[in-house]
Amino acid sequence: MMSKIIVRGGKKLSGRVRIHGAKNAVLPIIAASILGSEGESVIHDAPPLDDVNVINQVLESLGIEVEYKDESIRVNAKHVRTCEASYELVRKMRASFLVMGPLLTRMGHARISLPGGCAIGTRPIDQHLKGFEAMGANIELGQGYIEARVSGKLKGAKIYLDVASVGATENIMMAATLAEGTTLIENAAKEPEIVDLANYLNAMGAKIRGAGTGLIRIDGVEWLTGAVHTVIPDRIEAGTYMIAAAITRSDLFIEGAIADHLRPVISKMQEMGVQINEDENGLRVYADRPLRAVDVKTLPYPGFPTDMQSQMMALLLVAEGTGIVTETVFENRFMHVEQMANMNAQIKVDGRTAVVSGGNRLRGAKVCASDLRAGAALILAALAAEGDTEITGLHHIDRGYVDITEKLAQLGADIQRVPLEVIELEEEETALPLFAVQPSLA
Ligand SMILES: CC(=O)N[C@H]1[C@@H](OP(=O)(O)OP(=O)(O)OC[C@H]2O[C@@H](n3ccc(=O)[nH]c3=O)[C@H](O)[C@@H]2O)O[C@H](CO)[C@@H](O)[C@@H]1O
Ligand SMILES: C=C(OP(=O)(O)O)C(=O)O
Repeated sequence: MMSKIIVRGGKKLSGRVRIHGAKNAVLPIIAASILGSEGESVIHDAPPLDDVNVINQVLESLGIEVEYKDESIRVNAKHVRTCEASYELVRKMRASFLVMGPLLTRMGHARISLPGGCAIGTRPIDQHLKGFEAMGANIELGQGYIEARVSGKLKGAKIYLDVASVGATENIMMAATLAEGTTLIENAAKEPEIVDLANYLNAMGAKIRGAGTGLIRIDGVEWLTGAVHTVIPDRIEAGTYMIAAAITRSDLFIEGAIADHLRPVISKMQEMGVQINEDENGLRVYADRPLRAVDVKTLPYPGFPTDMQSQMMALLLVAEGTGIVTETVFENRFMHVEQMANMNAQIKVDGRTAVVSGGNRLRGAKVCASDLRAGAALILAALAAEGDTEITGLHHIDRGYVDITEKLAQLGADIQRVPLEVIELEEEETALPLFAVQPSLA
């Protein structure tokens, strides 16, 4: 049912919040489970999110058995019935494209709907395709689908990525596991989710070294089997709750957060005056003094994550002074700015840079989430605002946050989720762009 979140700002939070498994790790891991032609995979700590349901449906549409219960997914990929992922499913989530590498290398063929761009940018897939081609695949484009074929096996190759793309690194790494010979990925992305995927693939029998560095080496093997794996905690969910603590001047324990995955977020928040204690079970985050503005530039890992940019901007709104936020990863990831302005925020955007003036009293307003992290940032701003904020566009937030309303309410926030009224339903339908605007290759 379509609904909205209502937040009455100004409440202090306290207590512990449990961080779920990482969305951006579990999605490629589920795609990789296609590679297990013998035995079953069991993937633990799979967060109950809309995106996880979508990728599970993609696997089921390929004829693979998937059972999802109590945050564990059991996959039996012995039989693959078809190598085609439909527009209906890929349209719902770009990450569905990650099934291309596994299908191509195991079955020699994959036909996947072109993933569109989305609100945050055009998001081409040229680097994925460049990798498959270098391994000997023939790629054809037609009727909104990308079809890749190889006669015999893929061949190991040296692939230099023009941009350190997370998705391209994952897709190529998966394809290379069953290729003949050795693949080297140069300028590979180094995100923790890539290391998690490599650990799972190695547990399946793959031979991958160097994941987490800019040079990944994959020695192809004959076949892979299912494996048991536990997904890493979600560093972006953790970072979002860290900001919830700071923005409300509260004291929270973020259970399960891995400090090493959050270095840039921890450093920037400390620079602002937020206190952070590292513990082996998580992070204690508290803010007991005025916060200072800082400048933030998003970069591939280990730089500051683009997926935390909008939440950090929310925090800058309550700091003293002016902070400059530069978004270098996606070309259009400032959609939250206009919505924040409705809440009395002062932000000026010029291209990839936003100048954020802190110290203005935030006021509750009706706002709409344009994408996942924009939605999270609006909830955070609402926690610190005077009066009521109503947030719509919740399907974006549901892609990536498990029970965010319940978790925040349990920490003491005045927040609830209620059904949309008829008139609001009509407004929501004509509001902001949803997804899959323009398919693009380059
Ligand atoms: C499911 C998942 O894990 N999503 C994450 C993943 O997305 P995703 O894997 O899509 O992001 P990429 O790292 O591929 O994209 C980074 C940049 O590279 C560009 N690019 C990418 C591929 C390509 O073939 N050509 C190209 O030019 C993109 O347009 C973008 O500007 O990493 C992003 C960057 O950390 C995160 O924001 C997303 O949350
Ligand atoms: C942009 C994100 O996800 P996706 O790549 O799935 O759109 C995100 O997790 O913030």
